[in-house]
Amino acid sequence: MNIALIAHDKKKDSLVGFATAYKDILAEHQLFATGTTGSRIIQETGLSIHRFQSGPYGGDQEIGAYVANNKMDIVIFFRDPLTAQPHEPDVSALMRLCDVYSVPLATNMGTAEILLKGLERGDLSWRNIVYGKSGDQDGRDNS
Ligand SMILES: O=C(CO)COP(=O)(O)O
Repeated sequence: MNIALIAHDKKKDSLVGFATAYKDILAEHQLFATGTTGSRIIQETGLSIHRFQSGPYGGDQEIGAYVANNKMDIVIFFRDPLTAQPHEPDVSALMRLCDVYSVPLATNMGTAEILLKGLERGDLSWRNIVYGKSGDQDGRDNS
């Protein structure tokens, strides 16, 4: 599965903690992140992560493009609901696309834990059936 990890600045410590706690599960999948979030998680967990641009510089939109092409299976986005973001339209657009494409989106730790536990027990395998086994050559990993 392809998993995106994103956190606004005041939520980065939480996401690093989350990634540390669930490192064993995350390590079995292809991980993607916005720039600064990715750096923090790589630095503190050693996980291998493809980093996009930083969020305010287009990272949310890059992840949105993956969602729109059914190349992202889970989005874990610890948003900060108490701080205005200069790129709020990008944030909203990413969440909107998750709804358009029925991509599981966790915006806080509580939901993220449920998602990863579900992932571990195979609840999301349908995504491989629907999107991953068509034999297309887009580099998508089907694990
Ligand atoms: O702003 C973000 C998401 O909207 C996150 O971007 P960074 O991971 O680069 O801080």
